[in-house]
Amino acid sequence: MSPNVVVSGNNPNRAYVTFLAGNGDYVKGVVGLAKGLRKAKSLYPLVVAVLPDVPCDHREILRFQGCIVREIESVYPPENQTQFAMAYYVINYSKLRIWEFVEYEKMIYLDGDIQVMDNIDHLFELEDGYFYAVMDCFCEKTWSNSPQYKIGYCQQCPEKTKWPVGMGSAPPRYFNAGMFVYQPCLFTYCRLLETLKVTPPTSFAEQDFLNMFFRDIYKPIPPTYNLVLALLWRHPENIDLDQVKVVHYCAAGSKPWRYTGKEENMDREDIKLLVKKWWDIYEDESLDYKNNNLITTAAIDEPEKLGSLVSTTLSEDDDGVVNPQWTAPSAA
Ligand SMILES: O=c1ccn([C@@H]2O[C@H](COP(=O)(O)OP(=O)(O)O)[C@@H](O)[C@H]2O)c(=O)[nH]1
Ligand SMILES: OC[C@H]1O[C@H](O[C@@H]2[C@@H](O)[C@H](O)[C@@H](O)[C@H](O)[C@@H]2O)[C@H](O)[C@@H](O)[C@H]1O
Ligand SMILES: [Mn+2]
Repeated sequence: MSPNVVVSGNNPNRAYVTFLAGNGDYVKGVVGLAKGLRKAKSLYPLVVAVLPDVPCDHREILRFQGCIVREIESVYPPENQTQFAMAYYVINYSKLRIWEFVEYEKMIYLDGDIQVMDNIDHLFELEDGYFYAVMDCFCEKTWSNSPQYKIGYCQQCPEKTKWPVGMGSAPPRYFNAGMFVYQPCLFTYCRLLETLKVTPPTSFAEQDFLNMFFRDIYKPIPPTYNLVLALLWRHPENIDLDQVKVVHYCAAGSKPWRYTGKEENMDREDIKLLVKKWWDIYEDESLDYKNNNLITTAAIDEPEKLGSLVSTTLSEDDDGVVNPQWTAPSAA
């Protein structure tokens, strides 16, 4: 390999993946995500799993932004039981198809309403055999039907309102399914679909299902990697906005491409800042695929060194939260 040839990733079997359904405006979210990953100088491509109802022009827009577009079939929960899941979420069961993408040995799933503000490629180095994701928050009204909400218990502050002794053990750690590090696998994929057939839907649809399915191998990672916006007003003590690498625009009214600032908490200065950051990336033409080298600009003299571009060590704190510590490439 001549010294001035570079490669676009240090492992072709890794990729980011997101999910797109419908002919609406979520395609803007995915374009923003593709440009954000480019701005963060990620080494890996973005695969977009699209349902059949995603129109051709939207698929072309995504290909034009360098995305790998993969059509998937919808996944539905058991017949006639969808009324138990919030209707809005039922389409999210189709996310399960990404376990079939076995041409990749490891993938990072990101919702289309997520923006990557800093490089997170080092998460691909996390130990195999586990499911990594950020713990969710139970304090928003969307949780009002849950026992946690009724008690006022949240895993983000388990000491504030303790789980009542008379109600057995506290619920297991529960992750937000808008971002996770996982390994595609046909055996797991088949088990997921088989298990779904006998699992009645619940409020948070595939998020509840994935939490149940991966409960034994789930390892929490810090909210730096998936800032569920409600944490800003529910648990500000847990957040250092300057350290946040991934922002998840999941709070009601926070989708940047639909933002009006009228909903509750949407007039906060930090929300306005994060929405502006999303738009700055979305509107930055220098981040369009056509304006970027198809390959990274780092000259790699010794390709065998690619694997050591990023070395990640893991420290697990007393609460079992995995804190990826990574070192930037040493000067060659
Ligand atoms: O009309 C829709 C609704 C959802 N999604 C996809 O499904 C994900 C999960 O939905 P959403 O992020 O709205 O849920 P939230 O995280 O806000 O609960 C989105 O990020 C998109 O990737 C989509 O493509 N079209
Ligand atoms: O289908 C269930 C969805 O559940 C999750 O969203 C929820 C969750 O974060 C709650 O904690 C919030 O209160 C709520 O606003 C938000 O919609 C995932 O982000 C999404 O990808 C998807 O799995
Ligand atoms: Mn989301």
